[in-house]
Amino acid sequence: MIKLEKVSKYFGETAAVKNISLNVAEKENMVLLGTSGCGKTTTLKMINRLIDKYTGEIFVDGKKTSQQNPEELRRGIGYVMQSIGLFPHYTVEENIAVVPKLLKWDKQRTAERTRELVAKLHLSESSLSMFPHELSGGQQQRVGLARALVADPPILLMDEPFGALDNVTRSSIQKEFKALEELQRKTILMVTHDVQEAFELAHRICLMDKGEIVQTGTPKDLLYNPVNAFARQFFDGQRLTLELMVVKLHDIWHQLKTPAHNPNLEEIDINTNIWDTLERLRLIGPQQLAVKNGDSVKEIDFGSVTEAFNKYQKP
Ligand SMILES: Nc1ncnc2c1ncn2[C@@H]1O[C@H](COP(=O)(O)OP(=O)(O)OP(=O)(O)O)[C@@H](O)[C@H]1O
Repeated sequence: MIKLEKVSKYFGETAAVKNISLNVAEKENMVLLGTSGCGKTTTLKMINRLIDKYTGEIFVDGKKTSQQNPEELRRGIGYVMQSIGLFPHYTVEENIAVVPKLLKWDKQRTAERTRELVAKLHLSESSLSMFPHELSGGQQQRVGLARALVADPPILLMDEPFGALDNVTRSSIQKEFKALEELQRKTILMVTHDVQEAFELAHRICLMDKGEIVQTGTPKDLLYNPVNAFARQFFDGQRLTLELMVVKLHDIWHQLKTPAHNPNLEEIDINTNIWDTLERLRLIGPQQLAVKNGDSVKEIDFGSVTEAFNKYQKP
């Protein structure tokens, strides 16, 4: 869906991006991750031609972007900016309606779509007549997302979309974002420097350093099969948390004991990661949960999951 072929971008003498090649598949959520100044934003902005004059070739949906009219190209690509970028003198409703206006939608169509998005993104209808400065950071972020989604573009580019938020708001918006059906059918390329956010949201991560791609792979690939010392050290500070996020119950199935089955237990999906499993077990107190693998059922509690995870890590 998005393809970069040997793309480089120089600002004067500074090489912002050096010879990168990348493929983002349809409906994939790829995260560009890396240290500050490694070229993530430049990469994103070259795709919708907010940055031009690079070498190499970029394709969107099989077509060279360099041969397309930038305005037309951007109609198919929603863009959520790093600093939210709402127009301060426009109301929320007017901010969301910017693209529909360009597309010459009639008032009713714009109003219906705006109301649909406001409901999906948990904004109140009363916020539509407010100005951005009257909203909290989290609400502004939702408006930014509504504005990018309004014309239902198949591609979404997001630059640090949750960057301005405190940890609690950030984590709840990330969860909502992941669950939003409308986003699951989009191809998303997202920039972040937050490792946990990347692991929470990405199908694949593209790790960058000094304008170059170091490694592209699933979160699990990057954690367990780093290609070099940079890739390994990048995750060192948060390794345990990240391992709890990428290892799932089905990975530790063989390490779990098999006690007798209690038919009244609540069930947990075998594809749940260890982090979420422990969180759920913590919330339900001393009770157990049932996990099914085909016809087999095992009962798990906090202790047995921790023990099985440790055995999986150090067989
Ligand atoms: N318009 C510009 N003019 C000159 N240099 C630029 C310009 N935009 C970016 N750069 C330089 O290109 C390099 C890559 O910048 P870029 O913003 O892409 O990095 P980034 O990984 O997104 O960083 P951050 O995480 O801090 O936002 C940096 O050295 C930056 O200083």
